[in-house]
Amino acid sequence: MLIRSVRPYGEGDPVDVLVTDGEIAEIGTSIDAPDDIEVVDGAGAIVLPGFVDMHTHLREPGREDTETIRSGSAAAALGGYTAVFAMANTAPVADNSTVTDNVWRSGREVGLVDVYPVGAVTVGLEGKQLAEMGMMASGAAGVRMFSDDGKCVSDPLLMRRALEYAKGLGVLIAQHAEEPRLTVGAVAHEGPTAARLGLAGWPRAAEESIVVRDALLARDAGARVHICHASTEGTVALLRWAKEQGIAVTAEVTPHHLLLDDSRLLGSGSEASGPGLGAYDAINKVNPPLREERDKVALRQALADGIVDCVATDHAPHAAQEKCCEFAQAKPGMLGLQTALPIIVETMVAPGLLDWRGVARVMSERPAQIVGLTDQGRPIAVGEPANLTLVDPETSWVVHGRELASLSDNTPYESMSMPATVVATLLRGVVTARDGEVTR
Ligand SMILES: NC(=O)N[C@@H](CC(=O)O)C(=O)O
Ligand SMILES: [Zn+2]
Ligand SMILES: [Zn+2]
Repeated sequence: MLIRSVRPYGEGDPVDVLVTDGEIAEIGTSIDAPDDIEVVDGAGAIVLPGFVDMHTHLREPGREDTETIRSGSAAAALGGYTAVFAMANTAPVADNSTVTDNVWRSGREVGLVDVYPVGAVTVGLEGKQLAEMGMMASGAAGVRMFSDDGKCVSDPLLMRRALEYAKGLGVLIAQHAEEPRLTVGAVAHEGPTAARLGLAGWPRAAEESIVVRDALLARDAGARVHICHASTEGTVALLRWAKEQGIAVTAEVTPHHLLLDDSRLLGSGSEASGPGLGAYDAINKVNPPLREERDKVALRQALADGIVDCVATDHAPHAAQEKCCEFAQAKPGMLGLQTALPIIVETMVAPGLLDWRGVARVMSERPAQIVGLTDQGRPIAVGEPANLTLVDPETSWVVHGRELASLSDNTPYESMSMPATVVATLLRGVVTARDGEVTR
């Protein structure tokens, strides 16, 4: 394939990029198109390394009514992703190599994105006994990241052991930081909004106490730890402190925690709410909860500064009946794969907090480094694997849940206009998505 007049990282004059045998073969001006090669007009477009999502829920096995490896892979390719990490909170739980190897194989068969299964840290996500991490790491999937996401590994001794084992195996532990004793019955961020609505509050300290605890455990074990979906100003301060101490802690932030806050729970009366939203709409329910303005501001700055390393979607599909019900009963989570890039453009690029090179860093390079993928997040240069995303920064589009590739519709951005469009995604030189359609 020959991509004409595209700007790598949105920098400099447009160039042609020739892709052959899965690699970038040539970058230059007016490259002669070899016979029979597909030519894509990239005029006005930016080319970035394909995005890597460290945090996706694909719901297969167990809840194929809400998402499958196929439908989730399609959403990923359309969102510009070339690799996703599928969380372990499936049914059965991905706590053994039979499940993780099956997820990996299914992902390969679909072939739209590299699907890397995340293994559970504890058997059945029960937080009682360590799972066979070594077995999963040495299986066909070569599991490199472990998490009980959805639940916190709250027992400090068990977490310490997990970090020690992970260090020996050379794998990463990702923590859903939520001290469960502080979130009993909690459904919304603890603050004025939850108080006004009479919703049980999820305090910032529930997250922050685990972040600092795990940083200290990682320090003592000489291990790495990754913090999932960082959501508070205090977490940012603790991450900064831990990094200053030389502790090997990394963190991700979700697009929804950068864009939304708990004023959404008040419904259409509030400025931040989308059109037609009522109060107590569980479309806004997520773990950790949408916080406050000052948390959003701190998270954006932290992502710009590198204190928060990367963006991860926490794409969490749920069936309509699990979201369209009483707030307290509804499942937490929202779709994210197809709206991630536009939200980063809106919250980070538009205000000048990140340039396109920075977008490549937080959506591709850093996540690939953190999980140790050697073929993703690579420079756009001759000889590199052609895992690429073509972005049109000028065209906007309107989100409609029913038009997204996910089998579920639970997007909080219904009817919102999004800046920037993914024009095409290439996985090892093969086009996986183009002009809003997947190719296989
Ligand atoms: N984020 C969520 O609100 N939900 C996730 C679990 C999780 O990421 O903690 C899910 O699996 O639905
Ligand atoms: Zn989580
Ligand atoms: Zn999650």
